[in-house]
Amino acid sequence: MTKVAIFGVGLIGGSLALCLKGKPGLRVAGHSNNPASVDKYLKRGVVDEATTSMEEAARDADFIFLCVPVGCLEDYLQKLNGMRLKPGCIISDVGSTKRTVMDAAKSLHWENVHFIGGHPMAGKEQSGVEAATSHLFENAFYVLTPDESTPALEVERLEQLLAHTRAHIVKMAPAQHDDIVGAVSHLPHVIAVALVNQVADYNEENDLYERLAAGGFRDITRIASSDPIIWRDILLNNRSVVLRLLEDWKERMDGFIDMLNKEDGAGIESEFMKAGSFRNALPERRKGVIHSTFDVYVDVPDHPGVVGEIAGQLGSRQINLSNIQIMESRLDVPGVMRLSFREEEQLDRAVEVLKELGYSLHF
Ligand SMILES: NC(=O)c1ccc[n+]([C@@H]2O[C@H](COP(=O)([O-])OP(=O)(O)OC[C@H]3O[C@@H](n4cnc5c(N)ncnc54)[C@H](O)[C@@H]3O)[C@@H](O)[C@H]2O)c1
Ligand SMILES: O=C(O)C(=O)C[C@]1(C(=O)O)C=C[C@@H](O)C=C1
Repeated sequence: MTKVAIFGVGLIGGSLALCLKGKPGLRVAGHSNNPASVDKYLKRGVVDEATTSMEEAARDADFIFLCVPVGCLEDYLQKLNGMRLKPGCIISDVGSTKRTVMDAAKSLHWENVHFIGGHPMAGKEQSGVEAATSHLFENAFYVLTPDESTPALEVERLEQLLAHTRAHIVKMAPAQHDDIVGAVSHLPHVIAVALVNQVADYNEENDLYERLAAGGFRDITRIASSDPIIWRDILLNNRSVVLRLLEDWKERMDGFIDMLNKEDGAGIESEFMKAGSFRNALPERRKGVIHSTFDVYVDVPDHPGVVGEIAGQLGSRQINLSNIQIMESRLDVPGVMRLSFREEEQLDRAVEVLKELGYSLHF
């Protein structure tokens, strides 16, 4: 039996555990410092065994995944470094920044144990094991940042195990990871939080702000509800990159201020045109960029029966919907409904049916 130990069975650790548990030849052990969490992991059936003892979780493990906040990783590495681990053990992490953890791992001497940094580019704004799902990583990119000194065979062993997540593995240097993910994930979280707090402050004077906030506000701010501790650690660990990106952001905002002061309509148009053509051409757009579902947007007359009608039409043809979301729900205007499917083939069949029924679709 291959033993996989997961330290921190929250959203990401729990999702990883669900991908691996029950697979032939695999046994999954969970660790938490908190006895109540250990009980919860067992009660929810996310792991085969769970303990509050780091030694017990790590003992005989072939793979160890650190799924705790980024700020805890160095401490966990130091503790594991002081333990007798199984020869050949691979330690990995799922942290959203890679440079600091790779540096910490490199600064320690490991005896026949390999550290390979990892980061699945999938997640959500919810946290905790309650939010974990077995399909979170499906179709997402999963970054590995192996050190040059790590034998290729060990990286392959990790890749083979991660194949259970159905994610696409991509390898890169830690600094490159932090630069890119800083721009596509860390900066957007800062912007979302600043924007929500700006509106929250205005709303204290006049609650019409919250009442009028609609699709635009919701779409750009979902991630502002993300976990404060997780994000504190991410931003502090990618501080220099995020600072550089924020300086650039300030200049871009100054550009908008300038265009508005000069009433430069052509300049504004050209910013929207550039953004639209980049975003519309994103290759994975149909999968929601990094989401594990395959989505289609349907224009629907906004009447109560339409959800049932569409679900019924798809259900009668054995097309499995994984989620339905009404994007606009104002009276007297057409609404937009997002239908999500776990498999592309199901989406393709749904598209065919909905087109036949005369619905207008967008991807
Ligand atoms: N949330 C995302 O979308 C996302 C996506 C990819 C990677 N990550 C990374 O995954 C890791 C886990 O994030 P998550 O979203 O699963 O968070 P989470 O809050 O759902 O889970 C964190 C886990 O770590 C434990 N934990 C929290 N603080 C701890 C501490 N001080 N000491 C020991 N254990 C502690 C919690 O009990 C929990 O089991 C983070 O490093 C994060 O950067 C998050
Ligand atoms: O979808 C979300 O809610 C996420 O925040 C996921 C997201 C991202 O920014 O894309 C967040 C942090 C990760 O490290 C990877 C993915």
